Amino acid sequence: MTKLSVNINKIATLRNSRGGDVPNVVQFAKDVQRFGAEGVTIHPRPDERHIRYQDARNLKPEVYTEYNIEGNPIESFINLVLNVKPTQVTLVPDAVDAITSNAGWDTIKHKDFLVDVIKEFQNNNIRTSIFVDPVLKQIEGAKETGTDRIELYTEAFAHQYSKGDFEGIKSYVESAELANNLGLGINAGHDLSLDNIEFFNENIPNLLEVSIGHALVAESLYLGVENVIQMYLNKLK
Ligand SMILES: CC(=O)[C@@H](O)[C@H](O)COP(=O)(O)O
Ligand SMILES: NCC(=O)COP(=O)(O)O
Repeated sequence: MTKLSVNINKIATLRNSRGGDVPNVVQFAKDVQRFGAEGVTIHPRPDERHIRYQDARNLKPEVYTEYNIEGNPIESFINLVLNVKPTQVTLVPDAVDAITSNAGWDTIKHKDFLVDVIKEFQNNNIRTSIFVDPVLKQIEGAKETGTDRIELYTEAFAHQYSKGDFEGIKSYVESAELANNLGLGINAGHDLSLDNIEFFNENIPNLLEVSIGHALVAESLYLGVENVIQMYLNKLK
């Protein structure tokens, strides 16, 4: 079964819109785990516009499932992750001014940098994953970095699927098959939703984990958080 990690960035966005502490992100993380989520994901950005570095520290004692911290490995992020020691760090090459993540790593161009930073996390017993587009040479490059896993960047799939084009899955299937052959674990995320998750999960061999935030929170407005988490878990069986 593929694990569901709930990305709680959007809860912090809502909190920050008013200042104060409503909704409380730690309480939300506790609740999603109680409702069945198998992991909690956060993606602190350098401007701390949603999840703050202090949230990452506050969450540590309360996340008893998989704790996944995503972000661009700038110095402050590396120090934060080494200090918090989550289960997994997912490295994402996002620009400071990007509204959201919008590209995977060029694993060939940034190989030396990735090798060094991945080694440092692994030496501290933190599993590593790197965000990649479904491009075979980037998957081969990912293997060369020494990472434990890749996270397939699923925006393109989700966009095509929403238009009724199911062919968009092809590059993901080929990338997953290659990753499996190379011994890389496979995660996936970005714009996954109740609409597309079952199709994606059924088609990707050995999909270990998905991290979902934006759609899950939006769906929860209508259907309720506990119900939505159960609906995802059913589709990920
Ligand atoms: C890495 C990734 O796929 C992103 O979806 C990210 O984790 C979400 O970040 P934002 O909440 O800032 O859009
Ligand atoms: N790694 C992807 C993630 O954590 C959530 O992405 P999204 O569901 O908010 O698009």
